[in-house]
Amino acid sequence: MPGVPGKKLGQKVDIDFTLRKVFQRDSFRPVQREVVTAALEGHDVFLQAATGFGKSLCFQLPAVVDFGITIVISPLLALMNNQINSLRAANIRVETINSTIPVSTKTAILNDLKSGHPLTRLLYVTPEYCTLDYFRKHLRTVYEQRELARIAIDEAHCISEWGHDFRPSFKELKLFKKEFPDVPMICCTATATEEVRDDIITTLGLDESKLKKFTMTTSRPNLHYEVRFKSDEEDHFDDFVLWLRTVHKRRAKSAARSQELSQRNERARNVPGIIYTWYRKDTEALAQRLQDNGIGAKAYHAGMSTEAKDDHLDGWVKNKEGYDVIVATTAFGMGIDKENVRFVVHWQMPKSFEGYYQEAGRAGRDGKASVCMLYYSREDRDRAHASYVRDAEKMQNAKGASRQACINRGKSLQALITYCEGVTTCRHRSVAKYFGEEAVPPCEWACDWHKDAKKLAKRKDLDLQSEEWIATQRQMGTYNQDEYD
Ligand SMILES: Nc1ncnc2c1ncn2[C@@H]1O[C@H](COP(=O)(O)OP(=O)(O)OP(=O)(O)O)[C@@H](O)[C@H]1O
Repeated sequence: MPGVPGKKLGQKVDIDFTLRKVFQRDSFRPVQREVVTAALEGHDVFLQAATGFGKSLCFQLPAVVDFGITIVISPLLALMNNQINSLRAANIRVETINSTIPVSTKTAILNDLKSGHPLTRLLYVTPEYCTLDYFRKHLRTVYEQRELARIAIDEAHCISEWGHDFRPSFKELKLFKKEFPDVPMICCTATATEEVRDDIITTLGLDESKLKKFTMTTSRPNLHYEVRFKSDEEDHFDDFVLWLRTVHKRRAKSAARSQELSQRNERARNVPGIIYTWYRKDTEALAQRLQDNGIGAKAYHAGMSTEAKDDHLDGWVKNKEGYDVIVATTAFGMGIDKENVRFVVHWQMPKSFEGYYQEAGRAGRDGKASVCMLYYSREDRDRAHASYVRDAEKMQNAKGASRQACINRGKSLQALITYCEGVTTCRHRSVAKYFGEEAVPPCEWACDWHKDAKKLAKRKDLDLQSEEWIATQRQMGTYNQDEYD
């Protein structure tokens, strides 16, 4: 009978040994062990956990200790490449087939796949590739040879039109349970509301009664959330530089701290961070302006040459002098796993609540205190809304799911506006509430509201343009409503 690799159930594998020896980690983070065990026992698994939780390990480790091959489906080459590089550094046999792979390499990988004893432990592919007839034929062969160990879906929220990053091709992944019903699946995401979770499970055809569901808090207590109010009439550059200089001084004041930083190849007077802007041109102008003010900053956007992008990314990852702050469009960050990012600043508000959570979540992956600062103005709010309306108009004739995805993006943007305008509750609580969590997450002065609620309300009154002023300017067409980059 075809099916999943024969051993597994009942066979003892030392996952702690593999964690230490292959993945070079001392211990599992809370719940990782349970997820890995459930996967190894052959269950379908749904894992929702905060950004930086370590979700990839939950399918990578089983892939290493188990027989057979794990197919990993990921939406972006950047995401795949980052995981592939770290797996290869750990001497794990991992491959990818995508548009950048030469035909000869592709053939070699496919030959290995159907060899009866594939050496490849994990194969990374896009959802689009999974739908190709010839790849499915290869998968059937692997399955019939009982070498198809499991299917892992990274960024599983892309399956749902209720999510913020819907990709129609992800819906096609329902083919796996239809064609290979006994091959276990593991789905991972950081951002799913209850609607999204249900939709993923139904679309993939997972059996709820047998599914092991791990829905962890989205809370990241080490992140300090803060909204700073601004208006078109005031340049917030000085506000940011003043903040950064204060952090530099604080770090430099303590000799012990300076020594600790230098041991980690960091410098007290520099703080690694990311600034997100809407426009490509702004990334370069802002990076230059920061440099002119003595702050090591580099731009990063999709229109730059590969050499410049590689140089800026490499310098930043290695904490090189002059490369402390990356000023980027949202294209930057997917798949980048730098542990010591001490701040993420949104120069303008992001496009969606989930986008904000994911981008802010690139800070503090080492668990240390980090700042997530969002500059919000009502003019930007109107621009973001106008951009959404333009998109919605384009989608008017689109089919069901894509249209629904667009409507949901509008809701998500509205939720983010409410978050930014909100001055009466904890930011961590607002984030948790958005993702449908009932428990109140911990926040020990890790948000602007907890730090000083009165001051926050006052800043809002002082620094935001009034709705009356905004309405008048909008009618007069005073401020432009450019598109996003
Ligand atoms: N048990 C562990 N001990 C120490 N570090 C770990 C452990 N598990 C994972 N990590 C590290 O945590 C970091 C984040 O892991 P990973 O990229 O899988 O996060 P994620 O949950 O997918 O987050 P995101 O949704 O933001 O992409 C990586 O550097 C990974 O090596």
